Amino acid sequence: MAKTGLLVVTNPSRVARVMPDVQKHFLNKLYIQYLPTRLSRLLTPTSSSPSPPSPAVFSKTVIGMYSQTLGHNLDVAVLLAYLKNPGLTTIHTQKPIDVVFFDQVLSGDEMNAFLKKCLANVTVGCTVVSLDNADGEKPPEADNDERMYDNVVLGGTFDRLHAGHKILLSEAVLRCRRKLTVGVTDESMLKSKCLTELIGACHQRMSDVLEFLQDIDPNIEYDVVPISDPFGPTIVEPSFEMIVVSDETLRGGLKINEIRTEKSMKPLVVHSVNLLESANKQEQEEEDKVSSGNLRLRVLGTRLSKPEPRPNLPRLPYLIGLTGGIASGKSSVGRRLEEMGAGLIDCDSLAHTLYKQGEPLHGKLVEFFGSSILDAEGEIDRKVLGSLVFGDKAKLSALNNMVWPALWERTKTEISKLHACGKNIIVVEAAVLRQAGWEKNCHEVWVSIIPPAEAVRRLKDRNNLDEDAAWARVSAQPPNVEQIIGATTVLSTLWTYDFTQRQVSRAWRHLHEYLEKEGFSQGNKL
Ligand SMILES: CC(=O)SCCNC(=O)CCNC(=O)[C@H](O)C(C)(C)COP(=O)(O)OP(=O)(O)OC[C@H]1O[C@@H](n2cnc3c(N)ncnc32)[C@H](O)[C@@H]1OP(=O)(O)O
Repeated sequence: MAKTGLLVVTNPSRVARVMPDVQKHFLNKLYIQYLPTRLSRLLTPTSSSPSPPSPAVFSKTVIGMYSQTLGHNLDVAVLLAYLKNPGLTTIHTQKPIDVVFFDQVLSGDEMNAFLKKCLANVTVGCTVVSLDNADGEKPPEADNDERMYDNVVLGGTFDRLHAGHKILLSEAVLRCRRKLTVGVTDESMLKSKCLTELIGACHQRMSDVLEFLQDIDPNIEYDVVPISDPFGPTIVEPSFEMIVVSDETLRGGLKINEIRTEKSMKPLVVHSVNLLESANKQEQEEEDKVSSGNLRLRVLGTRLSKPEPRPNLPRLPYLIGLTGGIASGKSSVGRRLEEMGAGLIDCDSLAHTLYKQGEPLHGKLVEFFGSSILDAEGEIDRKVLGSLVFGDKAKLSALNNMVWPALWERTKTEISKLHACGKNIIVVEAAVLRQAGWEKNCHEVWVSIIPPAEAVRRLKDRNNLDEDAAWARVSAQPPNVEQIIGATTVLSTLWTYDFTQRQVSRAWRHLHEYLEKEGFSQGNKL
């Protein structure tokens, strides 16, 4: 069951030290509340509080705490409301807290008093844990820039909200007094991003951003809006005062100011935040910084969703429909799966056998397309047939209607043969599996994707097509975003051969775990 924890920290440099103990509690969300020596004050609030420092001084502390949680696979939110309003006596969280950790040795009475008096949202039976604080290290230096602004703005894609995003958003919240506007890039701005098809829907990313902001400080006004150009509302809204950018988007911030100046609007104060370095690169293909691109890479070869039940199919052989756009590398994925023990049916090659002289389809195709599709030996010349159908929807559809039913019958025969030879997992590799409606004939679908520009490059090399012809072939196919709908596993052959092999091995391992868990093997070797 999902569990939420709260770590109450008095020395922010010790977060990394206590994380292994926190991890033992199998949390999936961790709030962190930094209390600069004020635990006793929260318990016995006094009317006079010393004049609080500007929240901006906590900037480095907050960044430091996020970096210390990297690599722990936890959804972390460092709470800022109390740092911004030291007069508050209660800590509010959106999710109820199941376990509270203190980075100091406290008595049971002290911890329970804190739980009762200071936390607004705890579960029944919430536990308290006092962690050994060992010796303290020096807290990070305070930030010099203490200014705050009524209206702050920032923008980004915010896919799979990670520590880098959270730092950027926290930096904005720490400096914002009244209203924070966040522009979230809509689908039209994502085309050039790595594995763009795996980026979450804009409305989902907007809601994740808002949920995080309301978690860390529910006391300011948030306006989270979709943007379809790099500037969003920054070049039209006069009330904005500060923009928060990362090292990478600094140039964009400066460009915004150029435009504002041209329009006689007050330029924004540009606050730039350093990118966070990745603490645990899992693949050499990953970037050195913490990035959502890295997180998307890690998704390749994992199980994205549970397959839909297929009561129409016997449990074994377990059929995987392997599909993907033209030149997306399905065949190399299929071959690797075969090496690892799967049965493999290459439907494209199987289709070609149905075109041979003597097969019923041979005559049907000649009757429909004419004898110009025949070569000197009377065999169907696929290149000629391809040139007739690709680019002519009606003809392609006629070909498909003639080929697919016969091809599925032949595929079923091949499935039976492979099963009889002991293959309990069989991969049905078919370029247009979905268009043929064959996903219903398979227990699950895996998709291989590459960016369209890479498909064009490969087609020019592999099929000797010119640029226009290659684009025509690629554009005629459904886009990757459509291909991956409902797929349990997505793979990409965009990188090295080795990386593809690692993805396929991972997918094969996860598939076996799933099949064992769901009882598919029933004593049979998978
Ligand atoms: C349901 C299935 O997916 S079965 C497998 C796909 N085959 C079919 O649908 C049968 C109809 N197609 C054919 O017979 C052949 O593609 C022909 C005769 C039109 C052309 O033959 P060839 O020039 O040898 O091309 P080839 O078969 O290698 O196909 C080239 C690309 O066209 C695409 N393609 C193949 N069939 C189709 C189709 N019916 N509709 C749209 N695109 C198709 C594939 O993406 C393939 O690229 P890939 O191998 O990288 O995936």
